[in-house]
Amino acid sequence: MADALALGLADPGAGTRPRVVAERLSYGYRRGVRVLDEVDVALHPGSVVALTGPSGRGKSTLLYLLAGLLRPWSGTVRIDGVELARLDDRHRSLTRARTCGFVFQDVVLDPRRRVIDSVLEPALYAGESPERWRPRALELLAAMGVALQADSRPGEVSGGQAQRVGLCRALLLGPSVVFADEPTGNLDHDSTEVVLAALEGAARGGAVVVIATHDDRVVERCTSHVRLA
Ligand SMILES: Nc1ncnc2c1ncn2[C@@H]1O[C@H](COP(=O)(O)OP(=O)(O)OP(=O)(O)O)[C@@H](O)[C@H]1O
Repeated sequence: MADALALGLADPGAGTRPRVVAERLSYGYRRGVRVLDEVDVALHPGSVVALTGPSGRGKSTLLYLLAGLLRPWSGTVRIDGVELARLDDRHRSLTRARTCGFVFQDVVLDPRRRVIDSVLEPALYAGESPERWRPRALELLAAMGVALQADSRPGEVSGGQAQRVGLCRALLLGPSVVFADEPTGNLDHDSTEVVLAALEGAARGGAVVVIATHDDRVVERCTSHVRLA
């Protein structure tokens, strides 16, 4: 492993086949300036993986690459054996919608939509009827303590509420991989607990959960650790 140090804590996925495998992954935003250099990662079902490293080191970038939101300069990412970068745009977008949930660091909700419609949006990307998923969306919003905001417009929700709405959106379709970029950054202790419990629940259901974080309390709750040195 050239650029990342993987540490197994009490990983329940150890011994299973990895679901997300990245090999010799390199990427930069500007020609000649590498952010990630030949990173290898293997992530197992049922694991909650902490992704840590100094600010600006490339944690968000690695999450984007693993989720197929960025195309690597070189190297591969496979999720359940499928290399997203090799699919055409339509299939990549469909596969990502059905497989991956992503919680962005700064959740920006579409100002034209009510909160509930933002949560339901992944169903559209996955080619499914949003109406079918409405009960689950409402259940998630309630579990995350933001049920009252379901009919609100984004301008009417706080940063911490938006972060929890973003998590509901990411978990809507029961993804097999959840990428969460500092999902507790704007949250108080109780809301952090709610978010971590939801992510742990997804892992107990068999998902791989990857959390980019600077928070040692979050790292302690994770079952394994990838550190960008
Ligand atoms: N869109 C972009 N265009 C150009 N450079 C970028 C872009 N996004 C990130 N970078 C640069 O890539 C590097 C890695 O950024 P990244 O956001 O992945 O780091 P990070 O580890 O997630 O940081 P933090 O902990 O502060 O969120 C940084 O040097 C950053 O300035």
